Amino acid sequence: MTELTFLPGRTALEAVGLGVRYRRRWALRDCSFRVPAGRVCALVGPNGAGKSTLLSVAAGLRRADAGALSVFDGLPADPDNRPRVAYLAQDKPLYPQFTVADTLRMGRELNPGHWDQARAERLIRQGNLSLHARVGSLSGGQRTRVALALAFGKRPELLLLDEPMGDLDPLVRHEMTAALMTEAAENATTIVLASHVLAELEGVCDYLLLLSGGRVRLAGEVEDLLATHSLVVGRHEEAGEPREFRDHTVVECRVTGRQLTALVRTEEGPLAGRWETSEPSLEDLLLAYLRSPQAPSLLTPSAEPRLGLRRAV
Ligand SMILES: Nc1ncnc2c1ncn2[C@@H]1O[C@H](COP(=O)(O)OP(=O)(O)OP(=O)(O)O)[C@@H](O)[C@H]1O
Repeated sequence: MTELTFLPGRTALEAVGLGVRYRRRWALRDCSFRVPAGRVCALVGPNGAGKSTLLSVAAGLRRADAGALSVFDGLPADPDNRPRVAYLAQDKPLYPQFTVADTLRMGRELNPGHWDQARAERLIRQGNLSLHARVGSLSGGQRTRVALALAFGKRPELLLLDEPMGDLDPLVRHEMTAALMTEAAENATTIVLASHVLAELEGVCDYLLLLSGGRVRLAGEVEDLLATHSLVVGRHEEAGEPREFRDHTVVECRVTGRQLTALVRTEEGPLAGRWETSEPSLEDLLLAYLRSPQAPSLLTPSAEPRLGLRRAV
């Protein structure tokens, strides 16, 4: 645990007007948000939303074409930041001819002074993998375990994971999720976890970044984002949107027969009338925003970028 980890208000990632384009097409456009240090942040969004692009900029592998993204208040490619950040890309590049032990040795040599062999080996042992096995002979899920062991062994302050669990069986996924949670709790590591598996995120992530079409739609503490929305159910008895909804921001409103289901923001106070309301699940919240591209974006106060970033641009 580093001395700085629990300083209040420390920032792991901060974007101001971030834009990234491939040729003429913008993959990220005008993205502004902040992820405080020590959070486990879910990075979600449909295919092509810009999640991998954002992670590659944060890992210092791509440059911003507009605005900026800072990592611990510095530039992502800053040599000071390199040892603090571990990035696990979707394709998890590993050398197939290396054994698991060779791979960990490479991790140790690339990370002098801050490599935790015991931590990396523990993850390997938990999967009953032999240190002498060749990486090329392992299954996709086993290779994922080796890649995660490399990332954990680095003892990063920021762990960037691009859909790391896609090829793991449910038991191993559960175990890896627990390992991630332990990592975050014991070492106050900030984790940004891109995933399409919403069930994998609920109860694991305490922070959320929802992207769609290269823009930020939601950012902030999961708990606060859920608490500022209501799932509304009731009988639909009048044409058009119910009049009680007029003073609220309606993210989504769907009518099936006589049944109305809506997701409504509650900053303006409780909803009047005969409606049954409850707090949405994370899945309800995400799906409603994804189905409603016109719904305004929402950032909780802790996700608003601070002025400090402008110095790093
Ligand atoms: N190397 C590239 N060359 C050209 N366009 C690219 C490249 N990489 C990504 N893009 C485009 O940038 C946009 C964002 O892609 P990105 O891979 O960041 O999305 P994603 O949210 O990670 O998607 P997925 O969930 O499918 O992995 C997409 O429109 C994609 O086609």
